Amino acid sequence: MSALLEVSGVSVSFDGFRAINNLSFNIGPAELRAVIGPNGAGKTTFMDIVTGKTRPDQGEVLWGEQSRSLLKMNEAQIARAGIGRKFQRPTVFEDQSVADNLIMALKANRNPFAVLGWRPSPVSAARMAELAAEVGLADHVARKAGELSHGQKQWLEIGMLLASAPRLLLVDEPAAGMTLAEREQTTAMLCRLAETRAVVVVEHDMDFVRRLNCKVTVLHQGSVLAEGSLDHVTRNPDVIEVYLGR
Ligand SMILES: Nc1ncnc2c1ncn2[C@@H]1O[C@H](COP(=O)(O)OP(=O)(O)OP(=O)(O)O)[C@@H](O)[C@H]1O
Repeated sequence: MSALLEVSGVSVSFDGFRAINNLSFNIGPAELRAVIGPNGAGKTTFMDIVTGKTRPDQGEVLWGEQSRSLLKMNEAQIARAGIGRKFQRPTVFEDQSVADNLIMALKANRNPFAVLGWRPSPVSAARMAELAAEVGLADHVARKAGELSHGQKQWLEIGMLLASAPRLLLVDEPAAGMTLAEREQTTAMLCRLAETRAVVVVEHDMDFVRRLNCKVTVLHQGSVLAEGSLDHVTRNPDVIEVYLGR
């Protein structure tokens, strides 16, 4: 299986401090991957590099079948190339309905400049309903986003990201602030989404990571410390020392 995303030999320093240090790893085209590691390990910086927010000093980040360099693209081009990022805090339009939030995302995806005067077509209404169903909000499309629970807002934002049909979704700490039931639904959703696209989840909650039941990459000091199943990495003495045993 060839990689969808290939990070090789990437380093980045901030004021002389190496936040990412010769980082290399690959993500497959339909893969669920959890990225864990102690505070300051470089997880956010890794996502910043992949999405074009931070430029590395060294290394290469290659994307897709044609191995295009993401380092030659800006943030908007990377998003259009198929990389979506879900930040920790949900950013939905609280005064708008779930349906309108999703429709806005579909509209923005079509043409970022055509925001005004756009009317949903039957096709986009059907697509909106599909997106709502995909993220478990089929019964909530008429509700204002501001009335949703924290977990439902997170799902709505995932639905909005799906509007642009990303091939890779980067998801930052989805479990934070969710109820147990919401976490369980989120795990199921992420597993389902990863059947047809790559999903990378940065998460501290080990119970959540266990439920994802996927390959885990442990970062430490900007490099891969261990990789494999959760059982494999949690038995690794280095991982125990720097992350689990504290
Ligand atoms: N813009 C910046 N300027 C200076 N230092 C930075 C900058 N961004 C990140 N760092 C430093 O780089 C290191 C890696 O940070 P990063 O946020 O990527 O870690 P993280 O694994 O996401 O941590 P956390 O789990 O706490 O979110 C940290 O020591 C951080 O202080």
